[in-house]
Amino acid sequence: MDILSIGTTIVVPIVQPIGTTISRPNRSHLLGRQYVVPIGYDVSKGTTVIINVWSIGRNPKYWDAPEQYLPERFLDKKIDMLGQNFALLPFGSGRRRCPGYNLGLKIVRSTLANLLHGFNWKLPKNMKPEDVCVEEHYGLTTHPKVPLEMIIEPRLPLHLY
Ligand code: HEM
Repeated sequence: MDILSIGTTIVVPIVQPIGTTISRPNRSHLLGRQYVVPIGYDVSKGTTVIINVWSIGRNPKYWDAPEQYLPERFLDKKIDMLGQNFALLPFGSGRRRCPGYNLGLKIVRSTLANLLHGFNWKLPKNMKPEDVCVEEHYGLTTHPKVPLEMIIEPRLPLHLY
């Protein structure tokens, strides 16, 4: 069974459709209560199940060298990011999937393109890319443990900014 349980939060790396309510006559402590069963795990009806997308993204079962920052891994990969491939769920899946995904993708792409087009980017103090700390601060959303410092220089004629 491909399921982790952390404290009282049920974390399901890959989930199948939830909805089957079953009775479990062989388990007396469950009698009289209703349970739904994602991949065989008993969950009391009404419980909020949090899908641990962070853990899915770092699972070597689904990703080669998951701890490495390799954006080029997506170049030859036919993977849907809108909820059909559960290994990659940046916008969630199903009826409550992010309705702003199209705008989100456009904002991220145009912001990144403008920053790269408009500026030269350097690391300070002869730092090398491998010296950059990529540790994370755990939370509801993930932040870098150490702020990234960069030296940026305009690379376009000033009237274009
Ligand atoms: C790259 C940018 C974005 C990312 C990564 C993102 C990601 C997400 C995720 C993971 C969810 C939860 C989906 C689920 O529960 O299955 C969500 C929900 C939502 N997002 Fe986004 N989002 C982005 C941009 C936006 C934008 C630009 C808007 C609006 C203009 C937006 C509006 C919403 C709303 C309203 C929900 C709640 C949907 C619901 O609960 O029915 N998002 N988003």
